[in-house]
Amino acid sequence: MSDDSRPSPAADPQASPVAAVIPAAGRGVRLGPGAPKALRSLNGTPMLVHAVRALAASRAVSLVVVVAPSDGAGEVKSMLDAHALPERTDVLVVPGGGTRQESVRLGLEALPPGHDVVLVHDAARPLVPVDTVDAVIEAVRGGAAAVVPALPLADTVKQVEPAGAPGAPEPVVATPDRSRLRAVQTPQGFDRATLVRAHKTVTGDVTDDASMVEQLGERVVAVPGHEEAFKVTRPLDLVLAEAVLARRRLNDGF
Ligand SMILES: Nc1ccn([C@@H]2O[C@H](COP(=O)(O)OP(=O)(O)OP(=O)(O)O)[C@@H](O)[C@H]2O)c(=O)n1
Ligand SMILES: C[C@](O)(CO)[C@H](O)COP(=O)(O)O
Repeated sequence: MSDDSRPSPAADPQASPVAAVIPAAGRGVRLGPGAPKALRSLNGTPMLVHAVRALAASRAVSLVVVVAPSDGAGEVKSMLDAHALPERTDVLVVPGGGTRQESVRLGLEALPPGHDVVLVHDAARPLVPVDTVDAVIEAVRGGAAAVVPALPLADTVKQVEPAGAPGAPEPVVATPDRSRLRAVQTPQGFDRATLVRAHKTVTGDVTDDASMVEQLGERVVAVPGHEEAFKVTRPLDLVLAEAVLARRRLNDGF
């Protein structure tokens, strides 16, 4: 449960309430065999519950639309109903699509009127701190059409060309200036009309929603992300996520 006593800079009663779309319909192929990724347990609680709680911890977020696997929306709704969530946050569950992009579009289509700021947040990033969520919201409310949380890189990045044969070394063709690169996370925040327009007009494969807004020619800005907002993608990430939860329990004294 979030700490509702915590004042949230994003909880401006005069500002438009914020809705969040949480794409949670992926299968988690890179995670290996098992339940769909969003339903995998982190210290006994499904990853998706952690993600919903992380966004609902922001006092500005009044609605969360969870985009579930198309054959499991009922199971996801029952699972969420069985877990404590902040009472001030409404949660809807809708079936997702074959790609992340399609799932987000389906989540957007389920939004009722009245939320001018929309967050899109991966269920696979269950531990994002509320300060990061609020920073994204504040930047959208400050006038940005699209906002991404992002971190500087800790590794050198190389651009490669496809290898000559499977398993062969890949020729390195460039080393971009790392200081100008960022690892982009979620929640990404948007002016709702801009995001809806992007999903209505932009085609082609993209890996995040901000890329679609860029293709509209709109400005996207980056705010500081957080290392705990990492994406659970491979098996080791589950270990890291549970370690982060354990550290939080120690820091919170229980
Ligand atoms: N058809 C899809 C594919 C992905 N997602 C969601 O998009 C987020 C980021 O995607 P990713 O980490 O790639 O999740 P998966 O697609 O499940 O992972 P994989 O590619 O390993 O199968 C996840 O919360 C995932 O549930 C979704 O809602 N619908
Ligand atoms: C949206 C995202 O989390 C931003 O970094 C990322 O692009 C999702 O990638 P995935 O391959 O769909 O997990």
